[in-house]
Amino acid sequence: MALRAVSALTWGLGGPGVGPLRSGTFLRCATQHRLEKMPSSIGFPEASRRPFSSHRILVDVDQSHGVATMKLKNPPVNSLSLELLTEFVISWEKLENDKSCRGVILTSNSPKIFSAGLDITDMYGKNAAHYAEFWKAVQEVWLKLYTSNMVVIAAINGSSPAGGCLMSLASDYRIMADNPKYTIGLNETLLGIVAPFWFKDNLVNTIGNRASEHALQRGLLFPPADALKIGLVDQIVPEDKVQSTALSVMSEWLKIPDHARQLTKTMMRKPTADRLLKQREADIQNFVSFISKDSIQKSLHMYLKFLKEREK
Ligand SMILES: CCCC/C=C\CC(=O)SCCNC(=O)CCNC(=O)[C@H](O)C(C)(C)COP(=O)(O)OP(=O)(O)OC[C@H]1O[C@@H](n2cnc3c(N)ncnc32)[C@H](O)[C@@H]1OP(=O)(O)O
Repeated sequence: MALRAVSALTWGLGGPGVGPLRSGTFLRCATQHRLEKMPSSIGFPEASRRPFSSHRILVDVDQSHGVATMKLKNPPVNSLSLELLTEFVISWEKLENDKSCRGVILTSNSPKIFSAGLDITDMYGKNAAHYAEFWKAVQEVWLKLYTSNMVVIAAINGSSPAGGCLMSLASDYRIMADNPKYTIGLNETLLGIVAPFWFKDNLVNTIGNRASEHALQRGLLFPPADALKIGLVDQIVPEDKVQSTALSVMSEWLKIPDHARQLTKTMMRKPTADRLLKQREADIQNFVSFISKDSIQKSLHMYLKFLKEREK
């Protein structure tokens, strides 16, 4: 059944086309300055930069404005591999621990692909222990992003299917490059797999129940203009304006007193995050048993083959 559902005809891909919210909020925000002026380009003045990087995550921190830019760098397509996810969590915790950092712009080092989603090779042909470790890392990244006290803005500078879309959804605001070759969406069903309940919850919270029902069942990947129409992204801008727009949007968000914004974010998001936290282990076991099924492994094998053989 699953295998039939994933014929090359149905794939229809476009081209490249936490923990709980941090405590101590009041103490911190009371002394925090407001951001009045942001640099207009992504290049921060040398003196205020404090970059740190790992193999797959590049982080540039503009200390004077309290804003970090985190770039995913996992060529060729920025797939979310176990290594990338692990490095992401380490970098994220560094930023969370940096009291001066109030906002993060999440983007890609690659010009055409924000992220190709979860690395399919981490879900194919491995053992149960690997699948469990991988899924725990996926959960962790989502929890960190979704419940962060920092303002998180996704600067989506390329295609963003499945797991890539999820990272964007977990952000507070999404800006996408207005290039019709790029698409964004939760296309899991096209691979013969099913987005878990917390992907669904995050989508429903963003675009509503009916639009989610439609998008999820059909595995729709939306070009930027359509994504904007349904509220999957908040803004579309010319490709060369994505970073500068992210910085100016960030400056607006950082004008809001942190404690008020953070408590509001908690009020809006905690029930959704708690739903996963309460059944985290069961969700891992569910993933492991689902992904280990022969029929699902065959679907993923065919999808990888399709990706390799499709005409570009
Ligand atoms: C219960 C389970 C729940 C799971 C929840 C989430 C699931 C996911 O996130 S699954 C991942 C879904 N992702 C996709 O469907 C995207 C697939 N990729 C693409 O559509 C295109 O690659 C993309 C538009 C991103 C880029 O296109 P191109 O620039 O034309 O690159 P190529 O297609 O030639 O790809 C280059 C190379 O990368 C391999 N690839 C692509 N995506 C992935 C991936 N997600 N994981 C692993 N590998 C991937 C692709 O096969 C090519 O490999 P080679 O042919 O060996 O070079």
